[in-house]
Amino acid sequence: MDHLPLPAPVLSSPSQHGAGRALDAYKTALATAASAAAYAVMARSMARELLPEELRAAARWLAAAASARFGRGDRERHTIVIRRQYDTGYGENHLFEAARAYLATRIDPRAMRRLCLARSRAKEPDGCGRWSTLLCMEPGGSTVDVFDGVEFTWTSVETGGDEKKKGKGGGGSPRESLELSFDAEHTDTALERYVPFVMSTAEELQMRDRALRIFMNEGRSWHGINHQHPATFDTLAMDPALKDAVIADLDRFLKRRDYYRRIGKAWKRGYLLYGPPGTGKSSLVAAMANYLRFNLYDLDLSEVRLNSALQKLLIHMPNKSILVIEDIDCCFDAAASRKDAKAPELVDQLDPDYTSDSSDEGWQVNTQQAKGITLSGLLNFIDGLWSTCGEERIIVFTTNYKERLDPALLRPGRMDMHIYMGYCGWEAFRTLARNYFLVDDHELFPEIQELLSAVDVTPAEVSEMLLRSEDVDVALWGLREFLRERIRKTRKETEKKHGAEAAEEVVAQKAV
Ligand SMILES: Nc1ncnc2c1ncn2[C@@H]1O[C@H](COP(=O)(O)OP(=O)(O)OP(=O)(O)O)[C@@H](O)[C@H]1O
Repeated sequence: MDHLPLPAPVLSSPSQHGAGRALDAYKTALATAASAAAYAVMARSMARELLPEELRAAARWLAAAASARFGRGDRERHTIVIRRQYDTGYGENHLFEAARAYLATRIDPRAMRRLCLARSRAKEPDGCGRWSTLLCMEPGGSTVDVFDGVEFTWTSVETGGDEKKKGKGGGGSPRESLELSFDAEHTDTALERYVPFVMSTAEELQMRDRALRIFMNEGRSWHGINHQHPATFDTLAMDPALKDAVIADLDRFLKRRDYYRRIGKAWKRGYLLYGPPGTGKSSLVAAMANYLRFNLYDLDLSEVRLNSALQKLLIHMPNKSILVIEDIDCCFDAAASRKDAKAPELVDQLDPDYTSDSSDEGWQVNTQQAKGITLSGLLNFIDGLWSTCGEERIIVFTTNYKERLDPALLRPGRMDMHIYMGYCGWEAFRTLARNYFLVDDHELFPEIQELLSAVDVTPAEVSEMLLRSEDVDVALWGLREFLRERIRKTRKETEKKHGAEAAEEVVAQKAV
């Protein structure tokens, strides 16, 4: 250990004596301070080697707590403790998991020398489990989060724990908790705004990370499988303005919980997607599910025999989900013909409480006769009963023939947004070219743009042509030939049709 050299004794006058004494005292103090610093360095390195990490963590936590308590002058501090397990020791406290998930987004790994990586299994609303990895604070670690200008200090704490009792049912494991402390004057902000904010952020994170599932109806229950449809709004080829409008509509819907409550309407939104086959209606539904992180419930009405079964299926759909009924124009024709055949058996299984809505009489099939599934029954559930037992749900109907739909479905207020998925235009083609070849320009683009404006081809057809080769030149050349051929064919058919009409006209005139 180095010491400062001690001053050599000197002879001096009385006045010099005073100044000399002061100088001596200064040098002694300097030497003492230097020794103390050196001892501290030595003590720290000895502690690092001799003390177990747990003790050092506890010391760090005490230091953090002391600085939080005393470093703020006289301001009173309040603390909320969120234990990992309830006092009974049974069952996890979900608040702890939520707070930990939230803090994982707030921790700055560069600012913390020790962090721990935890793997947790979260149970999803549909009962499935999912593993996820989280960055967490070590016991003793602490971080500050600022919300609306107020500082909230989170500290990770571990107490108790007895090695001897571990694994013997004696509660030998240490107890983990998170402590949230703040100035007493901000207690209302903490309880009424900050804690709910933490919880809703954690819920959003869980929604974002969860594996999506698609459920199909079998009898009166839903059966789900993982939904890994790659369609997103980025990959979807459609008119850019319409795409932006759909995204904006979904965003607005998500933010409007309070608004829906205030106006007394159920928090749900209906979309009717219509257009020729292969224009991306199913892809849009998948993109919506991926965007919202909502599970899909694909309802096959031909599998549902009674309104009571439909009711049960709809009631068992959780919040934050999308109900899809494809080809809605065909559903009720099929149901009607099936009901006609099955009417005698069905009468015995009727739901005595169900009464159908007579307002949609013109279109609905004869429910008194068969009492199977009806459009009005479906709309009744969706608008009435279903709305009251859940929220934040999306309903999507798709059809290739909007003109065949019952007016009850098209009535204002029923489906909030009607979205036309049309033939492949220039902007939609550019999206596909970007998806498939990562190109924004090509020498064939001007010609393809011209050809696309002269013919109706679906995005599915264009996708199919682009998939044929991994070489962009070959694929675009093939698409150009395909479009030219389609134009030739269309012209021929038109000429043939005009020729036939002209011939009919000549025959008609002759007859006159
Ligand atoms: N607008 C689009 N954007 C991107 N890909 C599309 C689009 N439309 C169709 N496709 C491609 O064509 C395939 C079939 O499209 P999709 O099933 O979404 O069409 P659809 O309109 O739902 O057809 P249908 O009415 O027959 O159910 C998709 O898997 C996708 O590869």
